[in-house]
Parts: sequence; C-alpha cells; structure tokens
Amino acid sequence: MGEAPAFFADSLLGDFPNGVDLKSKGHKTAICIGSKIYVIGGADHESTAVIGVQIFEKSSGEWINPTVLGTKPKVSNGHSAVLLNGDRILVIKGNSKSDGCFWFLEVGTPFIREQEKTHGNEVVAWSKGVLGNVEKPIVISGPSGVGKGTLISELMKEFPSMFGFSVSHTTRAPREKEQNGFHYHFSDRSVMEREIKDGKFLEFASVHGNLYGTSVKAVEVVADAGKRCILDIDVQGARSVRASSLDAIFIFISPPSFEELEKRLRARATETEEQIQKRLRNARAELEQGKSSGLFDHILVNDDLESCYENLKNILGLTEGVKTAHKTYPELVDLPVEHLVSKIDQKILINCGAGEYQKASDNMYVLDLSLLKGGAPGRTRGLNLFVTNPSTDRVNGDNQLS
Ligand SMILES: Nc1nc2c(ncn2[C@@H]2O[C@H](COP(=O)(O)OP(=O)(O)O)[C@@H](O)[C@H]2O)c(=O)[nH]1
Ligand SMILES: Nc1ncnc2c1ncn2[C@@H]1O[C@H](COP(=O)(O)OP(=O)(O)O)[C@@H](O)[C@H]1O
Repeated sequence: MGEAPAFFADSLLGDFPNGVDLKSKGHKTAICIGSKIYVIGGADHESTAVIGVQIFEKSSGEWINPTVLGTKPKVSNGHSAVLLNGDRILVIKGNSKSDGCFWFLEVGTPFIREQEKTHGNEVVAWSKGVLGNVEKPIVISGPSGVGKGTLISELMKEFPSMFGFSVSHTTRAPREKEQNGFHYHFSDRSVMEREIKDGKFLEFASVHGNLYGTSVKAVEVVADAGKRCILDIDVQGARSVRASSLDAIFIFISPPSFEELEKRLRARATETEEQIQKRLRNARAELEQGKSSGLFDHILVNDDLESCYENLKNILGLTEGVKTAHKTYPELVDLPVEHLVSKIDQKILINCGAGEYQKASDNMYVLDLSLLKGGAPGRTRGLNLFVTNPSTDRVNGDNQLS
C-alpha cells in the first residue's frame, strides 16, 4: 500500500462516468475503471523526473503503488487522460511536440495480466505512441549457418534508411569480428538475468547453451528512428514475440539440405567442433518446429543466395525502385498545456483553442486510433494525427479527416 498522493481523495470516492474521465488538479488526472481509480501525474515514487501512477482501490479505501513497466514519460506541467477500451489510458502531455506527447498507460491488457502473474502485484505499463505508418517489424529465424545474418546484412546494405537491426543481448562470447553494441550486446549472465526479471526484455531464450534476448529498448531504438525493425531470433523467441504485442511478420529460413547446412557452418569457421555439433543437433529440432508449427508466415529456402534474397524482398514488398521507407512522416505540431479532449469512437478530438487568447476554432486536432498496433512493452504504433477545421469538418465514426 502506498502513501496517498496530494490529490482530492474525497472526490475519488464518488462515481466517474465511463469513457472520457478528466479530473485534473495539481497536474494529476484520475481515471476510474471498475473499483479502481488510476491517478496519473505528480512524482513517481522512485523518480521525480517521470510521471507517477498510483491506484486508489475504492472498496478498501487503500492506495496502491503498482509495479510500473516500460519507458516512463517525463513529467510535464499538464496532461489529459482518456480511457480506451477499458484496458488502457491515453495520456496526452501538454507543452510538447506531437512526436512525444502521446503515451499509453496499459492497465488491463493481456500483457499486463501476464505480468501480474509474474510480479504478484498490480502492474501498469507505459508505451510511447508513435505517429505515422511504420510497417510491421520482421522476425527472421532459422538454424545456425542457414544464412540469416547474410540475408539481413544484404537488406540493410541495400535499404539503409528503411531497416534497423534489433541488437540482441547474449551471454555467448564475441566472435573475432563481432563488435559489442553492433552485432550483440555481450552481457554477463547474472546481469542479463536481473534485467529479464526487471521486465526489460521483450523475449529471451536459452539457445545452444547461452542466453539470448531482445530488450524492449533494442526494438524502441529502431522504431524511434522511424525504421522498420528486423529481429534475428531463434524459434522459441519467435514464439514469444508471436504471443507479445509486437505485431510482426515471421519468416523462417530453411537450408536446401542438412548436408549443405553443415557445410556452411564449417566453412564459416567461427565455432569449435563441439559448438558445431551442438548447433547441428539443435538445427534438426528447429527445422522440424519451423516447418510444422504454423508459427511462420513465410518459409524461404536459402539455396541460391541471390534468388533467396529476391524472394525475401518480394515478401517485404520491395519491388524494383523502392529504396526509401514507406513511412509517412507526420508534420510536427505543438500541443499546449491547455487543451480539451473528447472521444468519438476511435477518434480523439483535441481542442487547443481552450487558452485565454485563443478562439475555440483554433487548432483542433483529431487523433485517429483505428489503426493502433503494438503496445507495451514496446511502442504503440499507427497513430494518425490530422488538423481539422471545426467549422467545415464533421467528425463522426465514418468521417475521414485528412
Ligand atoms: N530468442 C532469441 N534468439 C536469438 C536472439 N539473438 C540471436 N538469437 C538466435 O540465437 C541463435 C544463435 O545465434 P548466434 O550465436 O549469433 O549464431 P548463428 O545463428 O550461427 O549466427 C540464432 O538462432 C539466433 O537467431 C535473441 O535476442 N533472442
Ligand atoms: N545461399 C548461400 N549459399 C552458400 N553459402 C551461403 C549462403 N547463404 C549464406 N552462406 C554462407 O553460410 C555461412 C553462414 O551464413 P550466416 O549468414 O552466418 O548464417 P546464420 O546467420 O543463419 O547463422 C556464411 O559463411 C555465409 O557466407
């Protein structure tokens, strides 16, 4: 149980309407979901630099400090909050640019329910909202030596502005030409295990006797650069990602034959004989799982490298002439502290004409959430922000505002 924040606790005992809940005082907002009231704002109990979250349990009258996962938004001098679908809260920070003002606090999503089982405590998770249409991340799996790394580096070389590699953590020793922070984050097992426990990993697995994992940050760094993320992970990791909120495309790379796989692995000459034997043993199981599980959207046979690479590009929609990201870069706008929000279906109306010197018709924005993807522990993608003129545009569920 936590100490009550400086909030008007009496009013929290009353009932809140569903949908948009806005009660702000001292830069805090309160959103009621069932018997719980989520109070967002003020200082976090661990750091004064980020927005805090506390939960008021109406039935017992107790304050709870939940476990807060994800990247926390920095404090601002005002925000608004809107309840979405009963399981997440959209927080709009005032006084910030539109690429950093939309945040989602997940309170009852499947990810949260899963985390609560592990933590044995109330869990909430922040996820930053990303504007624009960045395409789905790509998960590439396949046995050791099949050519995953070769295909990925071809893709990154040909389309440098489009793709970004998710740099995994591993406890295995670096190979001769591998650089820390570029090929992998080479880590101590104890450090990595602690970070996994702290919820810093999207997925992890024990592969060939070492621990490998994708940190939430590894994927966020790529999303923040406006690039499409590529993950090179094993089949167990792919399964975990499939169960996560990262809405990805799953591609399995298969060798033309087991003999050819062994030949490539030996020719690469990066492993000891013992390691090669272990990787070949595991390859049989991976091939079995990769081909039969239904986990993968596409299976590519890497026989001739050039034609396999062409097939990979076709799957990713990279036809002749496409060299840059499909991303539509949204124009940046400034959101003032004083703004009013309302919700109509999947659209959030943000009226920035609420200030003393502004007319109600100034700066009305519509945030369209109908294409939302992803979520905690990564980014929430697919947000679209439109400027609208309230005197001419009609806003309803069917209206396209662009
Ligand atoms: N689950 C998971 N697997 C990973 C991750 N990073 C790499 N792997 C997988 O670990 C396996 C071993 O990788 P590595 O030691 O680099 O050897 P390689 O497969 O021969 O290139 C490969 O199947 C990789 O796809 C990760 O972050 N998570
Ligand atoms: N289609 C191919 N034909 C022949 N050799 C290949 C082919 N694709 C990759 N290779 C070679 O096989 C070895 C293993 O490839 P690599 O990309 O390191 O595999 P992985 O990342 O899946 O472990 C490398 O020496 C690479 O140059």
